[in-house]
Amino acid sequence: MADYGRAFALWRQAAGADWDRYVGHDFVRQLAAGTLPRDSFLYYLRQDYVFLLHFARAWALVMAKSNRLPEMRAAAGIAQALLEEEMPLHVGICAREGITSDMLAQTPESPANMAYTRYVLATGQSGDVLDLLAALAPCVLGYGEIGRRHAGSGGPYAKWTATYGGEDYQRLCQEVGQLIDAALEARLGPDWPSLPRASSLAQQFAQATQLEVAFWQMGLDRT
Ligand SMILES: Cc1ncc(C[n+]2csc(CCO)c2C)c(N)n1
Repeated sequence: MADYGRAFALWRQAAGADWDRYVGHDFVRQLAAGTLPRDSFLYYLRQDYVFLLHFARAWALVMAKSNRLPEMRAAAGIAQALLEEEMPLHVGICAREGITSDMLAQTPESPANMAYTRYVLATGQSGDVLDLLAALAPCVLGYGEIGRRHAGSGGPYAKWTATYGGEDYQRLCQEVGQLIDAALEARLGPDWPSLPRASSLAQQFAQATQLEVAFWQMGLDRT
């Protein structure tokens, strides 16, 4: 298991079978094996472009809600990287398949996509920075775990697994894990796992994990 910190280890365990359904989803297995239909991958990528737009907003909301400079810097950096690096990566792959950036921008949002992004944004609006980080963690760290598991896979999607299994992304996951642990300790103290609040945070992590499962299924079914 990937070591992305204490909160992740606790939340991941609490999410139980849902976590395994997320990181071991058929979409991921077929992606790693190279057998995923190209249309499913492209459907996923088009939805993911819209997804990333909302996730950049969510990280900007982390920055807006935070009163700690290291968190503000990290959140602003992730929002910036999403807009300037990850989204253009999707644009590049889609362009080679004849999907223009105009077409990408006009992608009608699927229900699973909408449910996930609005869940995270609403959790962030009504809650505090810890609620928001708990809802954001499965996205960042789940892809880290998937990347590590499948790094070195060949086939048409080798670049995808290499990106998330690669050193840079793994370092980001370590940093985000440390950021979450420090955020929790600064606000709730080192014994935070024994507080009543711990269960609602684990619940938010588990909810976002279920929405990741639905997102993979959307890609597979192209719905
Ligand atoms: C459905 C879905 N879930 C997770 C990711 C991965 N991801 C989303 S934002 C980000 C950077 C840091 O937040 C990463 C790695 C994705 N692309 N699509």
